Amino acid sequence: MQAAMLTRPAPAQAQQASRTTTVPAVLQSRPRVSCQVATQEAPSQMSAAPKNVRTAVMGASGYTGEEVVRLLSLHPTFAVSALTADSQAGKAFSDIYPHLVTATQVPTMVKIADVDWSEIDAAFCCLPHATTQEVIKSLPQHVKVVDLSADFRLQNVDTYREWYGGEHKAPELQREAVYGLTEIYREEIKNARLIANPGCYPTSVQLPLYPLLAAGLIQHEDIIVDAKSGVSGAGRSAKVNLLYTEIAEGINSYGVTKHRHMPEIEQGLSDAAKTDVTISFTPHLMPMTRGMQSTIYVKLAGGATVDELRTALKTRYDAEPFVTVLGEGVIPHTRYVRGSNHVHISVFPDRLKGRAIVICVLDNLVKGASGQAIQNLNLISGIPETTGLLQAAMFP
Ligand SMILES: NC(=O)C1=CN([C@@H]2O[C@H](COP(=O)(O)OP(=O)(O)OC[C@H]3O[C@@H](n4cnc5c(N)ncnc54)[C@H](OP(=O)(O)O)[C@@H]3O)[C@@H](O)[C@H]2O)C=CC1
Ligand SMILES: CC(=O)N[C@@H](CCC(=O)OP(=O)(O)O)C(=O)O
Repeated sequence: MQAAMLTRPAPAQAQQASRTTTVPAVLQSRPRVSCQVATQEAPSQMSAAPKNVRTAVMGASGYTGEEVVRLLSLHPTFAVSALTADSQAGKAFSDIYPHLVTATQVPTMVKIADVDWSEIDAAFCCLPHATTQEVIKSLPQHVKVVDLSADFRLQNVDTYREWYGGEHKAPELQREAVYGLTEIYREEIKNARLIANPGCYPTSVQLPLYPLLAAGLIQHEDIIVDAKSGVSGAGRSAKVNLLYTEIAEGINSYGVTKHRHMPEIEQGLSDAAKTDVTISFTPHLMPMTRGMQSTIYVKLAGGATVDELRTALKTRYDAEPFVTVLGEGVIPHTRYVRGSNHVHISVFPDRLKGRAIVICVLDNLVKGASGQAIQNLNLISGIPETTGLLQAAMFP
């Protein structure tokens, strides 16, 4: 594996010009050629500084892997040092993702077994569900891991068996893993070695509901989630139901009453409410490439008003760079967060007395997957959480 680009010291002049910060935590345990990290505020100087956290992207030929590589092309600290693929191993990354042909420093995709892990500090694991347990178990301890699959998200092994249809193959790692919903579990994430990055639907439901349940402003019963996803949520592999002819000009629900994101969402909401929460959740496949909307119907608790819900969310997320609570009457739209790590939330009074409608939109590939994964690795690494992620949505 080619790692020379990562360990190459920055030209002396550039090192001098770069503003430096403390060494990221992920680097502290290992010897490094350079100890300087450029700050985000100095992009022109930054480009000459070394990217000195060496990352591997496992499953780089898939959509979330691609999105990690795309976002890291603007990241001042994280270098792409290894890319893995399965059926596409041996190919150049730009052969399958020509829009990233300018990312000239990324290595050729190899099989996971061919990665030299002594040259890697951190890994993004963008593999299908149920394939990551043994892979992550086999990695050396010094490698920090953000797993984008669902393999480590459920804390209870019985719940995992029930929803994913098999015994967990690394229960000790399941106990160690920290759930990576950054805005909610930030303190735990900071010290984690293994992050279970949340699912896209669970992110879009938990971010708006967690603070409301924790504050007792909504009832923990009768929560109904009507969720919609772009087709990239299903990954890049060829499937008949994902053909243009099957997707365009129509929508369909799927996983009705049995989608595997239900237990993940309920786990988080139960943590917020400090009691068991059960939801009704129906996802839909939409004829769009990216984007996700969850429209959530809730009952107000203890005489709370819709204005109080909005104020509570605004207060909770006021200092959060990636979560924006919109003003009264403002309708969120997936196109206003497209390609970005931003989440928009809005709260409306329902016509039915005592109820509210909460709408949350995000990009399933960014805050719903790869963006949040980078946000989490930023945190673990002790660099600003927003590093490499501040780009606005792509519009129109
Ligand atoms: N798409 C989304 O919006 C979201 C996805 N996720 C999760 O992220 C993970 C990746 O999703 P996504 O990128 O969409 O999936 P894709 O199907 O697009 O990509 C899967 C990747 O895994 C590789 N792969 C498949 N099987 C194996 C195997 N047995 N061993 C090693 N590598 C393998 C593929 O390689 P190759 O192509 O070479 O065969 C490909 O690189 C999944 O767990 C998914 O649930 C999470 C949140 C949102
Ligand atoms: C449109 C579509 O098929 N979406 C996927 C969810 C996205 C995903 O990959 O699941 P995780 O978030 O759990 O990783 C699904 O419903 O299974």
